[in-house]
Amino acid sequence: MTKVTVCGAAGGIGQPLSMLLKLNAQVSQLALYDIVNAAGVAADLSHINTPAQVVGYLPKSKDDKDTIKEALKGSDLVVIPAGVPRKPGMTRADLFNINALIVRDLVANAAQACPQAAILIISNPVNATVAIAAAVLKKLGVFNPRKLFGVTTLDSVRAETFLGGLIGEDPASLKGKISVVGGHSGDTIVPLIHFDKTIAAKVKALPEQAYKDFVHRVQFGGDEVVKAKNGAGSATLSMAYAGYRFSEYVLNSLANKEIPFSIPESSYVHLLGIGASSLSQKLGGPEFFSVPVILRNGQVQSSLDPFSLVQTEQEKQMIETAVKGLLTSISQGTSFVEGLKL
Ligand SMILES: NC(=O)c1ccc[n+]([C@@H]2O[C@H](COP(=O)([O-])OP(=O)(O)OC[C@H]3O[C@@H](n4cnc5c(N)ncnc54)[C@H](O)[C@@H]3O)[C@@H](O)[C@H]2O)c1
Ligand SMILES: O=C(O)C[C@H](O)C(=O)O
Repeated sequence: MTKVTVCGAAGGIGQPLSMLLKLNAQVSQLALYDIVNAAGVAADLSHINTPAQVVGYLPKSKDDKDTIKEALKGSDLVVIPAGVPRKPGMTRADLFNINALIVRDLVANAAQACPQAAILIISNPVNATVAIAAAVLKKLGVFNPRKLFGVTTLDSVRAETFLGGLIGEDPASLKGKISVVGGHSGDTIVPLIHFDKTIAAKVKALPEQAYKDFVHRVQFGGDEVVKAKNGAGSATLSMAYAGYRFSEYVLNSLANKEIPFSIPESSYVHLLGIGASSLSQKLGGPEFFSVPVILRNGQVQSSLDPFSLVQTEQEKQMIETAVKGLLTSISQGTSFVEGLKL
């Protein structure tokens, strides 16, 4: 019996992500929470002929705190794509003021209703909202760092797609062969691809500019979608796929399924709390960093040191640059919660 709750389930990401979760036969209860249209999405998905019982949860008033708790009660996995997306001209950091409060409230409710759940944060700016979630859970005395994940999978999905196109490989075959570490915004996103000898040889054969353009495209792929949607939001369908891919990884680990890849999925996690404090020190102190994580029973069992995947001076320098940006976002997230009454 596995219960999954999606917070923000009626949104651009929430709807297709909820559908993918409904298709997973391991899910027995799917709770869909949103401040709009949750009942409609739930009724629609409930007609799909898979085992999950789907229930929609819509707050009865602005101050209703019971409905969200009901949606979260007993959940094993909570996925949070609630919040506002970017419009052209905005950075992810510009979303902080609105999304910080949304994430704070949802995570505070999860802390009370399902303190044992794995929590996946999709809402941007991920580099800061995960720090908010951690600070809230700490304040409420239920922080298990091994169960808090910033979802950075879309960066891996993009890296696989863009590199596959460039070197003439099926992008799906690159899953687990390249890694994206750091954070989820511009130059905090660091694709590491040279550790696989076959890929490294193919990349070496490309003009240098092609590799530079690839890195830039992975780091700023989100902007491409924001621009193309022209005011109608940011990536939703590719994000739903990516969010599901990471959710499935957590669900598989809950069912003790083997990881079929040599390099597992990366996630933005609390380094000190997952037993990687020496990595944090080596990086120059960031509390959070996206690294490949090995999951067991819905939580981080261990992680890979990204330096073990670094093969070029350029990749090393990208990591250093990422750390600078992350330190600022992490402290913004943490100080937002300090002094707040929860
Ligand atoms: N991590 C990533 O890689 C990644 C990728 C794409 C988008 N995002 C982020 O995901 C978020 C959602 O994007 P979207 O395109 O789905 O936006 P959207 O506006 O289409 O959907 C957001 C949904 O959240 C709901 N919501 C707002 N406040 C809520 C609350 N307090 N409780 C529950 N639900 C609430 C809204 O009603 C809406 O249905 C944005 O912050 C976006 O930047 C992250
Ligand atoms: O770009 C955005 O704002 C959404 C998301 O973070 C993305 O990478 O597509």
